[in-house]
Amino acid sequence: MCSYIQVVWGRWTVEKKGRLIKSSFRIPDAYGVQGVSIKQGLKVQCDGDPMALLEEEEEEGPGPVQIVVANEENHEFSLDEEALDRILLQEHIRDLNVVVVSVAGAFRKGKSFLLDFMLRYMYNQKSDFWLGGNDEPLTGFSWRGGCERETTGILAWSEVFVVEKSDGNKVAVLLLDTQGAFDSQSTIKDCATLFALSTMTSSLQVYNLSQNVQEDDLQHLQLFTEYGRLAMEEVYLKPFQSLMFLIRDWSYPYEHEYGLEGGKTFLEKRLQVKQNQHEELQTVRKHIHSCFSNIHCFLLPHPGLKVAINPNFDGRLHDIDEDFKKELINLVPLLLAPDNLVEKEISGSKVTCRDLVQYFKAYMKIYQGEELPHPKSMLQATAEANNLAAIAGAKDMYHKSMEQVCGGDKPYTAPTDLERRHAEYKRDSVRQFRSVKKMGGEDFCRRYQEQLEAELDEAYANFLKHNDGKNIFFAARTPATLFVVMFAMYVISLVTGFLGINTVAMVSNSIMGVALVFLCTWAYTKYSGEFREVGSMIDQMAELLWEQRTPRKVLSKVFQLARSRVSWGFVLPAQRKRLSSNNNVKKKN
Ligand SMILES: Nc1nc2c(ncn2[C@@H]2O[C@H](COP(=O)(O)OP(=O)(O)OP(=O)(O)O)[C@@H](O)[C@H]2O)c(=O)[nH]1
Ligand SMILES: [Mg+2]
Repeated sequence: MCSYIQVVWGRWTVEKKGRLIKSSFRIPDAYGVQGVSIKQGLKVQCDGDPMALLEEEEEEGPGPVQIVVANEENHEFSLDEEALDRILLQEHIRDLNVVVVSVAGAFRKGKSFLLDFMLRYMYNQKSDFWLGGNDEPLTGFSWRGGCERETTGILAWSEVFVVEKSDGNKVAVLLLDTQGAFDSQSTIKDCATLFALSTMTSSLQVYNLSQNVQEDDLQHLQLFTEYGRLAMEEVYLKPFQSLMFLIRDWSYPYEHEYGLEGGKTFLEKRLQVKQNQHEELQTVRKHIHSCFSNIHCFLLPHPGLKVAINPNFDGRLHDIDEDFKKELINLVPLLLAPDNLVEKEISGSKVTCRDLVQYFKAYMKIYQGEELPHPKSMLQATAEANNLAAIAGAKDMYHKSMEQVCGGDKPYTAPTDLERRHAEYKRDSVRQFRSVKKMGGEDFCRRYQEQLEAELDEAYANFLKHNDGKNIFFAARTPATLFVVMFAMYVISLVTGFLGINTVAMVSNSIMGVALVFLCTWAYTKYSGEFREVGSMIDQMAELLWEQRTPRKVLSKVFQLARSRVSWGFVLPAQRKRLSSNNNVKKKN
């Protein structure tokens, strides 16, 4: 069998019977050709099946590693901590300051494709021909044609590159590929979470856009970065570092030339805050400026039709337009040349690979928790806002009407009357809610109507309590109960004392004493407004007794007694005399 491994542009390729079957960045140990310097065109013949040998060594070679895993069913993300540790805690890099370059944006716009050129640069930085050979397929982060999404979650390149800057400092460079936003399977929250996570952890975020910067691109950037800012505990000045707007398929070089310069003039115009601009447009722009320390823009030409529509295109340079390649040669070093690398900083201090692991874990925990609000689609957020505003208006109307009936300065109202008014005003309030024009449709509206009805019932319960408080008999419930208890205990202690059951008499006396203390304490709390908890505790106890009906029964008996002339006379003999003399007068008459 005639098999070869060959070095092409710094990468080993495996050919079998003249056909390329595998391309890898590191020569597998199994070939036993370690130590051979990577030299263009070097070809080593090997015996046996090279594919089998490669598979044996597959684990060893660098490649994309899923660090944030997306769960499609429940729309949750999890961090593969083991994978992250394996990448960032390698001995030779873990204490180096880290540079994190991430590419994010809408799905199917060539993000992974671009990252693969970045990988070529990182592996062949010293060569002027880092872009690669004309016939070499593009490998690295998985990319492909077609309309369905490819990348999910967040992937990191397993090899962290050590780069020495011109001042002699060494930094570790990590490349991140992110799931494209706005695919048909992700919610806005999913997109916001991934974008925010990659922006928070990267020192350079490449915002990959197609053809132009539209207002909705800016609005989404605002939403996603705000979601990121929310999750960061302390934010000093600007929460994020560098942002590069990368406009793919730029078609207006006659207005703004390709590259960084054209991008600068274009972006200045797009992000300009003008006096006469609508507040909404100003807010978006101000927000973006306030989030990033550096903002740049690069205009990249279209790579040609073969790249865009040929299903067999595998990334070979000879299929890509010259203009695109020319600008790519300018773009990638701009992002990754040693002296252009921006070290990751959080809260003003530089972050090492080891620190980054901790930040990743902490941020992920926040997004997995429930404390952050859920970002919504524009329609959903607007519909919610509409409905909530309508609820607020309707509730306000209800409150004002009820205040007229039983507000703070109004006297006690009969509960039946209050209930009737509540029903009437609730009906009016719901009618008003329904009459306001709202987005979201009938089902959405009904949910909010139910919420309104529940809130009105709750408000009614409060009005009712407030109204009850104005009833002096209601207010006198606690002292009345305590009086009854004291009275009952007094009688029991008298009777049992008389009968010689001294223990019971003593217990009754003690209870009477406690009731008296409670009564005095209650009176003090009501008068002074201090120790309100103690006062309400006594109220609750009295309420409990009252609910047992014993004091009520005793009180009603006392009132009955008071009303009955015979009993009244029996209790107060002096009066009986007067009453009987009156009777005598009547009889005489
Ligand atoms: N029009 C155009 N197509 C490009 C460009 N760069 C790459 N492509 C093509 O876009 C398609 C998608 O490329 P990917 O790199 O997989 O895109 P992606 O943004 O990573 O896609 P997801 O992972 O699904 O989010 C491929 O067919 C590429 O050939 C570009 O600058 N312009
Ligand atoms: Mg991709």
